[in-house]
Amino acid sequence: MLLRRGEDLLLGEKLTGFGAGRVVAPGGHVEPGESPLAAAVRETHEETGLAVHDATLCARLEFTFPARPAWDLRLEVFTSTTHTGALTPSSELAPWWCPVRDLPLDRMWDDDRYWLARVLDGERLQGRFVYAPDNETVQHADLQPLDPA
Ligand SMILES: Nc1[nH]c(=O)nc2c1ncn2[C@H]1C[C@H](O)[C@@H](COP(=O)(O)OP(=O)(O)OP(=O)(O)O)O1
Repeated sequence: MLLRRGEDLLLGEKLTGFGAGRVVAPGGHVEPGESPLAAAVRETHEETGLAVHDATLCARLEFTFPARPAWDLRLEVFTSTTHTGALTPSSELAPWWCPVRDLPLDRMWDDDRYWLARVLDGERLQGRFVYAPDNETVQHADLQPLDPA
């Protein structure tokens, strides 16, 4: 979930699980029977205490890790400028409002260098990223406008 507040974006240091230590936007797995949007709203609330309103789809991304296929992941990314509640750290995420002009890309997934600024500028994108054998660096990126479907 890319939650905006003026010139800031809600980010957090992931404290547990997949990608622990990296800076990410709040999010997580879709539960059985749940929509990706409902999952993004639920995970944001669980991880940050904030209730997000009026979120819309802004990207559909696929990540593959040929050297570590168990990490392969599909991500639906939503964005919103509206929330209620108070920012509250959780055991999963240490969140803060980060100025969009100062994103900590060195601490984020490498694919974020390709798509995040463009989506924050209002583009809607779909993309595939193949990670190198180090599982840290994007080896191949393919980004296109999001299909209307
Ligand atoms: N390549 C990537 N680029 C990116 O920008 N965010 C990514 C990413 N891979 C994962 N994330 C984000 C999505 C989500 O907000 C967070 C955690 O993803 P996961 O659902 O895989 O983590 P967890 O296994 O901890 O999930 P839950 O157990 O469901 O909370 O990291």
